[in-house]
Amino acid sequence: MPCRKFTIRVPATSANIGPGFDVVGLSLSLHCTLTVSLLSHPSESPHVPPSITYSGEGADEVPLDAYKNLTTRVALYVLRCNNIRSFPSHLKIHVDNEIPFGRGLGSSGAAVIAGVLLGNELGQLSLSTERLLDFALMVERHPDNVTAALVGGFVGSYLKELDEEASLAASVPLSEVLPEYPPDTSEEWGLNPPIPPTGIGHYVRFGWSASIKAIAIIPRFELSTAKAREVLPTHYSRKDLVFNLQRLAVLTTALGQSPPDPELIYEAMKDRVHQPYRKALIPGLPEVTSSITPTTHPGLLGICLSGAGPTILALATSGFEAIAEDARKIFRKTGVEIDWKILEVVGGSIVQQQ
Ligand SMILES: Nc1ncnc2c1ncn2[C@@H]1O[C@H](COP(=O)(O)OP(=O)(O)OP(=O)(O)O)[C@@H](O)[C@H]1O
Ligand SMILES: N[C@@H](CCO)C(=O)O
Repeated sequence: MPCRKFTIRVPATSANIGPGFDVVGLSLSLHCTLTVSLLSHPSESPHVPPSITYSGEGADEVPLDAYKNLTTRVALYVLRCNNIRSFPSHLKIHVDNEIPFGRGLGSSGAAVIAGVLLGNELGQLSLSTERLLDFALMVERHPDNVTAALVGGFVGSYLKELDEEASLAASVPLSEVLPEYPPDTSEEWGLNPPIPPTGIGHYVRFGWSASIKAIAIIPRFELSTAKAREVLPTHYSRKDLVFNLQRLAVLTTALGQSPPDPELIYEAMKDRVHQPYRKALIPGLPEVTSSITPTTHPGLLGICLSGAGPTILALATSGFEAIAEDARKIFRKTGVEIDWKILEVVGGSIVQQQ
């Protein structure tokens, strides 16, 4: 049977990099890869619902029902916003995922970007990068992970101030963007999904020194982003905001310089907006970030919480194993076991026809 086949490959991301809370993201060399096939079939044949298979990280917990799975729900949202009411018949998707769930490595951002790209391909919509980002931002409301996952590299982004009508459209509850669809997939659902306003997210890619690698120190427990955001205050002192702004301004250029300056970067990766509040959820966090320094560990540039945690991200040019193994010892004292990986900064998402 003739068949259209394509793959979608989306990288992991680390958000914040210390002071850039909800602002900066870095794409890393772990991927979520979708292999999609669409069998041709006679138009009069009955609708065959999508089938999903899954391997790798999260395989034992991810829903395989296309109306419950985050990636396919996002794809359906994109399709429905473009007047395509349901998945095509005879759709098969295999997901192979290297990005651990709920660890601060952007698994949900990658799943959302994969969904947006899947919807774009299935509907042959040819959406621009900016429009793809609009759809992603209707689901994941902070731009750091999704922007870096889509465009790749070390990226800074902001959400545009929208006019009143567009702000309302962009702030509809997630339950309306990704409603729980009825199990009967043949049904024509009445409600139209909220269409994203145009130009919600804007970004710029910073330089990145090729000598810098990222060590992901990954505790063996999950922490949902939602839970790690609940502990954050709604107001900050001017002192703490200025502390972060000063460091972020320096960091975005310092990580692109060759050779990178450890003294400058170590201080520039400190944060007072999210990490201090998250330490109660991540035993060992303050000890790891304060006792592993460029003086104690030559090659280290800086160390921070990756995204909402619990992963710790160390940026370094050498001495990777000593950094990771010493972090392991500190975590072990708190009863937490870790795994670690040396990751490269990679390009963004790729869709390839086969
Ligand atoms: N490949 C995937 N397919 C379907 N759902 C996924 C996939 N990856 C992640 N998810 C969903 O996203 C949840 C994790 O999202 P969460 O935002 O809590 O953490 P994270 O994205 O890994 O971390 P962070 O946002 O801090 O980088 C998972 O529990 C799962 O429900
Ligand atoms: N900026 C986000 C990243 C997690 O997705 C946070 O720290 O909550």
